[in-house]
Amino acid sequence: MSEPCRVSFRDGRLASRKAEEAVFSRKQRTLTKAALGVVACRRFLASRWLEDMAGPLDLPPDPSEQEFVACLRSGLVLCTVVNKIQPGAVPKVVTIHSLGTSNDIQPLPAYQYFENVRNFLVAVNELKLPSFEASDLEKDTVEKGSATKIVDCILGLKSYYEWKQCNGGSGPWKLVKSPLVAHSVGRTQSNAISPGSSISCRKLDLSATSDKQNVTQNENLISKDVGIALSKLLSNCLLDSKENIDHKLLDLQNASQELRSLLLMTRMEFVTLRTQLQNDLTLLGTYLQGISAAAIGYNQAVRENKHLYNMIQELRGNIRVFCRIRPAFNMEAKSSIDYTGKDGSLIVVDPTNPQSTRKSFHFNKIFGPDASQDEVYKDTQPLIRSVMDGYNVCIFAYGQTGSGKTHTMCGPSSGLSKNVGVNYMALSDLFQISSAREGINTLEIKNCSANGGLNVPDASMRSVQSVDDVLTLMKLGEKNRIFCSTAMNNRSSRSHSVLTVHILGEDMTRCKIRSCLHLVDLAGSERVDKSEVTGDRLKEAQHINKSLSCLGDVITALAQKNSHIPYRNSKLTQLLQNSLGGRAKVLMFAHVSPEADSYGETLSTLKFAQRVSTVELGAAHLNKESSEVLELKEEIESLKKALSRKEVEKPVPSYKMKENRPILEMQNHNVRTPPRSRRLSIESVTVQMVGSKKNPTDTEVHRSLSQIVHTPTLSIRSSMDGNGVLKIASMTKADEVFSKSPTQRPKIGAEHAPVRIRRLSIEGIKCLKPHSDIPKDGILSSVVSCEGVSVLDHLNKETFNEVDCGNVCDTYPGPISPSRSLCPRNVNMSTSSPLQPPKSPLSMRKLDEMVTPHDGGLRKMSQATKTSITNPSTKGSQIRKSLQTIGKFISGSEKGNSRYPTETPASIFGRNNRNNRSDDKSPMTIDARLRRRQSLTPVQTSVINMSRRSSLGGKSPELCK
Ligand SMILES: Nc1ncnc2c1ncn2[C@@H]1O[C@H](COP(=O)(O)OP(=O)(O)OP(=O)(O)O)[C@@H](O)[C@H]1O
Repeated sequence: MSEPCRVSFRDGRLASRKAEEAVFSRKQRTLTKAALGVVACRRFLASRWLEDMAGPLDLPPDPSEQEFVACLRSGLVLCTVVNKIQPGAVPKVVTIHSLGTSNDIQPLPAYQYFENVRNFLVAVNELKLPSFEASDLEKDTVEKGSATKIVDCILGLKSYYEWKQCNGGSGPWKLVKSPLVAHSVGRTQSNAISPGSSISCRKLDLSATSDKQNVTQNENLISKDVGIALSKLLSNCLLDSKENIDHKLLDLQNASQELRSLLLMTRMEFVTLRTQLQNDLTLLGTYLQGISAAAIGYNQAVRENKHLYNMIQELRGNIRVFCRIRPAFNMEAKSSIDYTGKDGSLIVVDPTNPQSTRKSFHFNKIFGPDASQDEVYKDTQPLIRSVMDGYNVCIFAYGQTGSGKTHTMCGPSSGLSKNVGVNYMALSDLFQISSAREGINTLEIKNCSANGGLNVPDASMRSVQSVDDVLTLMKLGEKNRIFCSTAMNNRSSRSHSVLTVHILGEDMTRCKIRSCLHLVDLAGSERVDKSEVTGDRLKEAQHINKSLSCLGDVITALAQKNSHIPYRNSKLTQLLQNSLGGRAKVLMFAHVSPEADSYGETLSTLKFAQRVSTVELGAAHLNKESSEVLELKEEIESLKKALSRKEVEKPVPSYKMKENRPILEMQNHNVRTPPRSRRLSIESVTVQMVGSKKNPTDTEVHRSLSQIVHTPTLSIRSSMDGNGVLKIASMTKADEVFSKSPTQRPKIGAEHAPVRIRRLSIEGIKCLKPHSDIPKDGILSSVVSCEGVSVLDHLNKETFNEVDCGNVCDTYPGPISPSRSLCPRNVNMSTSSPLQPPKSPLSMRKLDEMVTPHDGGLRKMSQATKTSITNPSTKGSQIRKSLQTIGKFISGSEKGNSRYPTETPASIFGRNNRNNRSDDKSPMTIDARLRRRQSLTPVQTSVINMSRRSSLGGKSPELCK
């Protein structure tokens, strides 16, 4: 049992011994590290001091032991230093120069060093300084710590030197060994001692005796010295680093300060910029709002402007003038076109005369020489489209010969291949629209040359289904057109070409659309001296120029708003009458040649075009009517013709021959002038009564009316304003009549009633019933129109409701009373008041008679339609009834004829008014009766005498008064 105890004790001792040894070795390692650090430090001190004493040694700042030893191997440095401290200590120092020639400097052999080193060691020993072995310097491979003795020796020498410096060499000197030396020594010794003897070594150290106190003192001094040096070094290093750090800190601080101030500035700038930006944004927002408001306003203004412009255009009559300049034949020749603006302005100058002034013109559009056919058509297209909406449109090309009219209208040399003209494009457009819109019937086309009368007898109407059909017809038309070569144009058209397209259609509301498009390529005006034509061509040129000159006259008359427009002076103007004088949309292409020698013609073309652009045609008329009205109108037309035939066939009693002379004259004239296909009638009637009497008597009214009703009429418009002015007028030009100022109005009294006749016609019956309220302007109107359509256009339009009524008497409203309705049934016809209007039955009868030509046929008609009809749906039936009456009248005219001589309107008039004394002075004369009869016939001649202005613009000076 004791054996295991013994083993464990032994093991414990072994373990503790191992632990001790581990601690020792650890300490030893620590010490070694520290000692090595101290040795390196001492070497550094030694080398620095040697350099101070002997000059530069070419040693690195932290020399290794080998470098240090190698530097001292020759003993020269050591001898030099010792001689400096103790002059003459080494009397003879072996140098390189002392051993060889200057030219043969070789490194010293090793034995030569020995003498220097030995002499140094002798000197050191004499000074009792720590020494070393000479062999320590000879070893090539220096072990770690082997240079320690050398370092100790040098530091001892340094200490001696410093002592000598301080004390001047007096007093005892004792070497103070640095503890680092002891450590290094101890370590050197300990290397020889085995690890197992460490405890004994420590015991030896600890058992150091007092006899070594002096040595300890010296060591303390050295260590103190080293400490001081080290601390100095460290403090220097620290100071340097501190300074560096301070500098850097300062720099950093400065930089950071700068950065901070920069940041501050940047921030401030940023804040300022942000504020500025916000302000700018707000301002911008305000500006934008302003701009958008302005833009909206501008757009609105532009829209309004456009609308107003269009309105003005519409009111002015939709006449537009485009000017097209042909490309010059000779591009290098001087052009008379100085400037063309996109706004339609054009400046021309005579290139042959530099002194001449520039002439400026303005049109709706200018097409320069480079303008393509498509561009030209693009601006024409809206007009073409409006044909499909029911407007009549006339497009005509005007200009000097060779200026490009045919090119614009038909295309180059009439070929319809590439640069097709307006005609082709317009027709293909019409067909396109036609196929896009359902319900539009086929187009009817008429291509004619203007060698016939107004109706162009040689022209034929053909129905076409496609553009190809049209092309075929156009080619046919072209065949009939004469072209020839003149000095001005190789292919000069010798006649006007008129291509008329009639469009019949029906819209969604089943209203009929009936419009036509005239595409006119006029023959060019030419100066025969220039065109050098002779014979037939000369005659053609004269005819062309004459008809163009007539066109100019018409345009001038229209521009000056003359009452007489000379349409009849040429066939061309007759042909264009409906377009120029009617309510069509008209476009004129004024063509000019840019050549200098055409300047005169260019100028006259432009002047003519300028004049055309000033023409006011009146608003374009939409040719849209309900199918019923159209049918009825056609029926009326045929009845009118039948009636006219009857009238013409009527035998005239011999005793009336003298009285009826004007009829004969008319008939004679009829032989010369064929009856016009248009309706014939007195154009309008206006009776105005002005005076103190606000309520005219029956007689006065009848007398006035009797003057105007010398022709059967169903178109009367009457009104009475607050001044007691009674106005009766047809709808045509009624606005003109009403717009005349009171001073301009012809005044009539009881005896004398001036009459203005404008236009009345028998085409249908329509009556507009006024509102029961009296309009604010005090003018009350009621209307009976014969046009078969609502003709109450803009005058007092809002004051009327549409009702059917064929009773003209209803048109007279009676005295003005705010509470009184103008409805005919309410008219008080009492004759008690001297100026009171006639009672309705009497007045109606009288008027029936007045409008009845001979036998009261129309009276019957009037009676048939007299029944008050307030339901608009019965309008058609009323018109039908009227027509039946007319029919009866026609069929019974023979009977009426027999009564004619005895029952003249005058007698009827007189009979109807025989209770009134003033009736004796009835102005209805035979002449008036004749005139009335004549007006029922389609013959125009005699009407000229009594109509102030024919429907074609004729004016009778007699009736103008
Ligand atoms: N815009 C144009 N571009 C190219 N060539 C053109 C243009 N206008 C006219 N021309 C050419 O000028 C010549 C004369 O043109 P066009 O026959 O159309 O004149 P016109 O006015 O109809 O003459 P006329 O009155 O004698 O018939 C033709 O050769 C035609 O091709």
